[in-house]
Amino acid sequence: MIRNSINLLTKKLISSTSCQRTRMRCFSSGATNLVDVNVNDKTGIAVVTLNRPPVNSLNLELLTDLSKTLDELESNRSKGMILTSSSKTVFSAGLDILEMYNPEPERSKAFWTALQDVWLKLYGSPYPTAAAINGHSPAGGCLLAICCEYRVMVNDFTIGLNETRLGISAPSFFISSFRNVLSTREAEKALTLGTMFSSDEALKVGLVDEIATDKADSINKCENFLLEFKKVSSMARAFTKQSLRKKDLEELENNREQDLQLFLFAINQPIVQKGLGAYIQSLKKK
Ligand SMILES: CC/C=C\CC/C=C/CC(=O)SCCNC(=O)CCNC(=O)[C@H](O)C(C)(C)COP(=O)(O)OP(=O)(O)OC[C@H]1O[C@@H](n2cnc3c(N)ncnc32)[C@H](O)[C@@H]1OP(=O)(O)O
Repeated sequence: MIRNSINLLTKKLISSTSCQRTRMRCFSSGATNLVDVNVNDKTGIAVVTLNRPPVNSLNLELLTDLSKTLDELESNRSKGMILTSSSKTVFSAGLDILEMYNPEPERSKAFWTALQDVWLKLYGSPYPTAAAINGHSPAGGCLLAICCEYRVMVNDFTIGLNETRLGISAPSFFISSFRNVLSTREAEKALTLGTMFSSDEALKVGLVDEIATDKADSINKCENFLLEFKKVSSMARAFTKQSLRKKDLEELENNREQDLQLFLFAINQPIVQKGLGAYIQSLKKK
């Protein structure tokens, strides 16, 4: 992927007392400010925080902000990124179900295209990435985490690709990134059952790399992982990662339109709409 995004980072630098105290540069992602970014001056590592209360469900605006942030990190040759959430209990609730319920054609297209963009940029990023999973992480939330190269999960939450429980199949790029982390056997079992793993189960199966006691601990552990790359040529590192992920990336890059049409077709099926409607009601009744 060749991207020539302009360097917006420096334009967006804002100073704040807390940022100065901790030697951080802070900026937000764009017009809607649903993603906060703190770059540690000493290490160059950016902590990217999803900030769309209450559950960081991924709607068009949040995906667009995240996509812009990923462009900025790449054009600034970021030393590394830690993805986390501003919520105390949810990393991300996955795709915003309201984007798929009673869909409006143009918005649905823009929504899915933004999701594809985020996946391509995050899964294929040249800089190293880690997820500090400080809350529940179902479906699209899990997708963001598995795009990263390392996952540290706070205890007592759940993670997984639970799409089949919603009566839908996980899209092919969800499946390929899941298979990049789990064995084909484990991925098939979990995907078909729609398994949501507890933090301990996720560690056991290899879906996450470490368990943390709280958010700060998860960020520290992610940082330790990213700092290991100080000893490695960033070009050799990026090339190796992108070579390993090349087939998956090309699969989506070469079939974006087909993948979009499949999504539009699927969400416009009456049976899918009925299922999503029932699911929304079940969430509201909780
Ligand atoms: C060809 C392929 C076609 C289609 C592919 C589609 C792929 C889809 C992938 C996805 O990501 S689908 C989304 C799947 N997500 C979920 O199943 C998660 C659902 N949410 C939860 O399980 C829980 O909300 C939570 C564990 C994340 C958090 O629980 P809690 O802290 O108790 O919060 P509440 O459940 O009370 O939720 C607060 C508020 O937020 C609304 N909400 C929750 N999740 C979503 C969501 N994904 N999208 C939109 N809105 C969501 C929930 O309804 C509540 O709304 P109120 O109005 O009642 O406040």
